[in-house]
Amino acid sequence: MKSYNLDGFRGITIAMYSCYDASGEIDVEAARRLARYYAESGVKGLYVGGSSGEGMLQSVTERKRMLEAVVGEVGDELTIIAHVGAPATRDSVELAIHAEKVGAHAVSTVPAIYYRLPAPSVEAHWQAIIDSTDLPFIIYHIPQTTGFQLSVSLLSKMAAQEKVIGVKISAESTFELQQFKAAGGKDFLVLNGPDEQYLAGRSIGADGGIGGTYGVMPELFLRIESCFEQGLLAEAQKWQFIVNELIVELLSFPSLYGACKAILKLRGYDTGEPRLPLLPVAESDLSRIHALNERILSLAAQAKGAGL
Ligand SMILES: CC(=O)N[C@H](C=O)[C@@H](O)[C@H](O)[C@H](O)CO
Ligand SMILES: CC(=O)C(=O)O
Repeated sequence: MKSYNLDGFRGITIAMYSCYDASGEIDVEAARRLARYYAESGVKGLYVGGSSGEGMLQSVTERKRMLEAVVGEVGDELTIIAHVGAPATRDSVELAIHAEKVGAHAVSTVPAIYYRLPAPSVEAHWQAIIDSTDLPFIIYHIPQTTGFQLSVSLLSKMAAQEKVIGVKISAESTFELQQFKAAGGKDFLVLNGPDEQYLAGRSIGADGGIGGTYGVMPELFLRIESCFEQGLLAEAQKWQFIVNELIVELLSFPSLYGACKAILKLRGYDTGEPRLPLLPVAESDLSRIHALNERILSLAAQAKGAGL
């Protein structure tokens, strides 16, 4: 039984994008404005510095600045999860200690990356981070980018610790998600990664999700979640299918985050371009972004009208 209150981690958590100014530096004001926009959308929380947040492309100092901006703006209203994953355990520990100091509600991390590491290395990496703070810890399982296959036995070992409250699963197997839930037990959170499968994940045991496309269409994911909660499965499926058409379109641009950032810019939230090697939207694609944004806005109004 975990002693932490887990309610703030259930439901919809946006994997937040990073905010840069015109010269590519962290833009604190833009980060605050974006966090405020999300707080007003009705979601539960923000995941800062993860894949969508480009944490891996930033220095430790920049990551701290981004987190401070978000916690400073909405830390009293939303659950803030700081992603502290880095190739070097030392950097992750430094980021975790900082996250606790500034008031984040949890830390989360991928396995150590770059080297192909055996499970004992990953375990030692995670343990050092867990031991460095009193914050709850959420494992980030994303084997398609890290190359690390988290076994049920390591997951069970980690989940037995009081501070390890959950796992975010970006692997596409919903069977694996169910197995992790079974291994972690009732009080262990399993958070859906693939946005295209939010409803499938929830149906097979996920407690909520953290997603990289929620940030351009939180209303649509809130609608799926609320239909699911009410047992309106056909309606939930209808919205998941709508969302999936939008995701296919978002993924047709040179980078997902470039497309999301271009959409937010049209809404008055200029978060700059993604950092290289992530590509921005090309000038010639801007009309397609414009049309996609209009489509999302009209669906979001519909979803809201139907009651989030
Ligand atoms: C592989 C990856 O980055 N997955 C993200 C997080 O789990 C998702 O949120 C995707 O960005 C999203 O499902 C679009 O494919
Ligand atoms: C999707 C997610 O959790 C991330 O972008 O880190």
